[in-house]
Amino acid sequence: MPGTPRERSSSPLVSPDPGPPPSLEWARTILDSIADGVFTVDPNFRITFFNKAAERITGVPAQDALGRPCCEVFRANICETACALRHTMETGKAVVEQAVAILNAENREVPISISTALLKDDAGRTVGGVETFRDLTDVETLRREIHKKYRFGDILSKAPAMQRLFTILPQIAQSESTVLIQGESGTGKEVLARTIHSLSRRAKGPFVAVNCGALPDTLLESELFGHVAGAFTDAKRDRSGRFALAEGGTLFLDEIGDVSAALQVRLLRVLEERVYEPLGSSKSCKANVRIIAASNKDLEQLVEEGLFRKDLFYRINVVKLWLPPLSQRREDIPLLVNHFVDRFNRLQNKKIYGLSHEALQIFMTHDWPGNIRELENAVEHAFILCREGWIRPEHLPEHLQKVRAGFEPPRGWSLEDIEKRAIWEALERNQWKRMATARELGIDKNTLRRKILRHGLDSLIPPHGRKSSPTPHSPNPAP
Ligand SMILES: Nc1ncnc2c1ncn2[C@@H]1O[C@H](COP(=O)(O)OP(=O)(O)OP(=O)(O)O)[C@@H](O)[C@H]1O
Repeated sequence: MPGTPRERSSSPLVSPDPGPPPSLEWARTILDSIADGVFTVDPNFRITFFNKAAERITGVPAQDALGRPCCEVFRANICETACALRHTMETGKAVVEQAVAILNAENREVPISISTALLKDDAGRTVGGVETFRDLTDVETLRREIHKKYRFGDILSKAPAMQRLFTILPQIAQSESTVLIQGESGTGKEVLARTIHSLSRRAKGPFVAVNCGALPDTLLESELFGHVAGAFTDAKRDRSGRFALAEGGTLFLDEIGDVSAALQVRLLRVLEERVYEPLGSSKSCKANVRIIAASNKDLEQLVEEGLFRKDLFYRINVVKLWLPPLSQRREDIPLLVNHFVDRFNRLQNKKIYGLSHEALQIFMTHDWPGNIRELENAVEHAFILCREGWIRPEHLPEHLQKVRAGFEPPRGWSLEDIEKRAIWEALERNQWKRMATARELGIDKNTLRRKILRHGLDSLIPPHGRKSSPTPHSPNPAP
């Protein structure tokens, strides 16, 4: 209970003289002392107040900002199309911590997070709006630093298996050894091959890729080794093959498991003797190329089944690298999504913020049989349907929208994992209100509290409601 003025004045912490009642000047001093930018607008969006932090973040002095339309001062990516203050003034709904970018006085882009509210007079009439904004430059710089740690050339990953790969890649690249990359389709075998080439002593030479699975045998042979005029009916003139085009560089033989038995013999000879003959020619050509082969099939298995030559397998299996499927490195999903969102924003001159909470949940749940290529395509698809703001489930390809219908725990999840996931989802649905969540789950509040602690979900409680809640990609990273 607040004390009477007399009682209060006896406290050593409170001035005996409470002074004049709070005035506009007080409010101004308080607002100028905080680190977040604050400004207010009248109903015509003209700035009526601009605190010191707003001056610092925008680089615009208050005297220049006052009286001007806020869009002129901030030049944010959302000003024209999705003004948050306009949304608040029209709907009465506050916007909380929305990430946007503004241009400061030096025309440099500054990432900020904004929150808005209505301003009303004593009679309850709307007289304008207030926006607070936080400079995210340091947060962004940090985010980039972290990203750098998780990037190797064009390969992004924070998965431990990939991080280990990053540490040995420079040595592998520097050696001249033949490399075999195994991994499901779309896991990044070609990106990895390109990265090895760009780190190698052959980096200035060409990188030539051939998809051995895409061509019939005879065509592939001529594609690889070239031909001389008259070698076959359509061979009107001499034509160089990919081995010749890759001279001094790297030849990437994708889907090598699909090569016919006859061609396997020819490849073995090039690998052993470093010479080959173009089709129809008896003249040998030297092959100064480094071979990187890749396969989404298990070559060892093919050898066992007699479908792939053992001697060729040993020739190409000097250094074997394996790329795990995306379903085994789910921690990479948000990283890859951000990467592709940034890329498509740049390419298409858009300002999509990223995946909404619900869309990210779908991404974290889906099994991604097409791996990173499928994920990239899903983001590209969303860019067609999403004009601005956040990518929502309805912007995703149809097969992903169905993921929403029900959560199927990935293989290998324990009952504990599933319970953690179920509790987290219920908390999300109920905006982290424990009473409502406990009711939905049919358990009492104390049981819920204990389970939250046991599963470590307390560390995910968002500071200001559900908006900023981090999404655990799986309550327990997928085994
Ligand atoms: N770790 C990664 N970081 C960023 N982008 C990646 C990564 N891995 C793959 N990609 C992207 O995913 C797409 C597919 O990669 P890539 O073609 O290298 O896969 P692949 O395993 O060679 O596929 P396939 O077996 O079907 O030939 C490419 O656009 C590539 O840029």
